[in-house]
Amino acid sequence: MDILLDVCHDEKAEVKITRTHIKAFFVDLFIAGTGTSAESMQWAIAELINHPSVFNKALSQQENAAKICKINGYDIPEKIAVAINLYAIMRDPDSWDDPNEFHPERFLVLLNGQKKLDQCQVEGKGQTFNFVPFGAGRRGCPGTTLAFSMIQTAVAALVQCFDLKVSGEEYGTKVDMQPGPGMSLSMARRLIVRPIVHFNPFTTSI
Ligand code: HEM
Repeated sequence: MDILLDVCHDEKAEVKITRTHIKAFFVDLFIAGTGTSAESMQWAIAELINHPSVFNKALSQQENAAKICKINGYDIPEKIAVAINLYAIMRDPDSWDDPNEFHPERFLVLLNGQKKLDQCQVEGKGQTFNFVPFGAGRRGCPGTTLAFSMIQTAVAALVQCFDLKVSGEEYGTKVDMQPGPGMSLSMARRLIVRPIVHFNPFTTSI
């Protein structure tokens, strides 16, 4: 937020991001995210009240899901948390060519779930379960779409605006790619970069 406001104070800036823009953005989020969900829930509950057999079916499905089950030959007891090794799935050479190499083309999928290039190794509709960074199913990550929009926009903006060099002699010229401990795959060493501006959208008229 400070960065955005600082930009506004720069006399050279031609694109002004004001408090009104920021307030409008948050109002958008609240209106888009709250009224819509509340109204959808009201309609769904109204239909369930009017259709008791559907209500009871939904209830019995929830109760069945909380019982002992068998997955892939393994008995899963009631109330047991099951953790899937997503890292191993997404580095499995049976699913991926050169799983440890950086080939971003392998993720190019069109919005309709079609592969974009021959090199693409993701099926797109999430049915083959070889690409599962957000988990899957009922308890899959609800932030998937937001995360994709946020991360793709931020990374694209960084590439558009900066040459990024590794800072600090101890790293040499390559970034140390060792993963650190923990559930969410942090980097073992903090990423410290020296950004060199090659495009400043705030000095360009749009
Ligand atoms: C790169 C970004 C992200 C990754 C890789 C990620 C990954 C995951 C994974 C693997 C799970 C467990 C899914 C499962 O058990 O099958 C999860 C759950 C969850 N994530 Fe994310 N996530 C990301 C971003 C977000 C964001 C932006 C939000 C919210 C705005 C979010 C909210 C949640 C919540 C609430 C759960 C728990 C869902 C449940 O237990 O029912 N995540 N996430």
